[in-house]
Amino acid sequence: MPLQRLRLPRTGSRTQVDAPGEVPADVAADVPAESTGARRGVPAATVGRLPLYLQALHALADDSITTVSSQELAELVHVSAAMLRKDLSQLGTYGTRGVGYDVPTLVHEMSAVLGLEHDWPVAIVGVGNLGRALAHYGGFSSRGLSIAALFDADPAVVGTEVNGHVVHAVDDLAELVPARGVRIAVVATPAAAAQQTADRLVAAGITSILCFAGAALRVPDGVTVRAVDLSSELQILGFHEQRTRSAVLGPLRPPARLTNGVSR
Ligand SMILES: NC(=O)c1ccc[n+]([C@@H]2O[C@H](COP(=O)([O-])OP(=O)(O)OC[C@H]3O[C@@H](n4cnc5c(N)ncnc54)[C@H](O)[C@@H]3O)[C@@H](O)[C@H]2O)c1
Repeated sequence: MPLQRLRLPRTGSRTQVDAPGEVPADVAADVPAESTGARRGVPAATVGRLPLYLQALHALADDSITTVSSQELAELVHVSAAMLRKDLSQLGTYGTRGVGYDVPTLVHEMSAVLGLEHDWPVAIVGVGNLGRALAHYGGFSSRGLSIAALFDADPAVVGTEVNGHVVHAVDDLAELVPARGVRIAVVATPAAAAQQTADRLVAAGITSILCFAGAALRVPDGVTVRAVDLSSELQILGFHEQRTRSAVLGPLRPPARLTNGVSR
């Protein structure tokens, strides 16, 4: 089967500044050794690209492809072959000249570094638009993650069921999180409630937080926070759009105004 048939999302674009999967320097510096795979000597930037490689490798395995060259895999994830080879060498994995890399071995190696050979239970706090969408996402299980508990503060939401999971009162978090062995949580509350939520999660034993609330969380040492600010990401795309248009059309000018204040 030709590799081109595989449909993977583009991870880069001509205007993208960072290498695909790059862990920003500030994040990389904050990621504790254990969660970056640094225990095995794998740099954080490499760890940041492993999920992309893994996605491509799973797609190859699904199509019964057992070997892949660095060039082919690099093209699938839109990185240079040199970067890919360097990343794979960090795992201690070297291809066979003329044959390439063994796909199942790579999947195993990368899954081990990313801790995906475990099943990580995840809690979601804030079961509104975003929390519900995440709870419905079917892709977690193939990535070693499973929804273990949902929490919300709204009595109208507590007790309802989302994708087979009962929404618990946030007051039950202190009991349910340790009881279910949860270490990873998603914060999908309004920004104003995010710090209080993080404090509750940390007190309950959570050591990794993915925050969508657009708030800068303060957490003790040993707790990893990754923030996803969707609005900022879109604003960055808007910036690139504007720059591309300016290069083609010249600088954007504000619309001319008529004397009665109506734009022409
Ligand atoms: N929905 C999106 O596409 C989107 C995009 C960008 C950013 N975000 C951010 O993600 C967060 C969630 O967005 P949303 O659209 O799902 O909001 P939402 O208002 O639909 O849901 C928020 C949920 O959090 C619950 N909540 C409030 N305070 C809480 C607390 N102290 N403890 C537990 N639960 C609490 C609310 O009851 C509600 O169910 C927001 O911070 C938002 O800015 C959302």
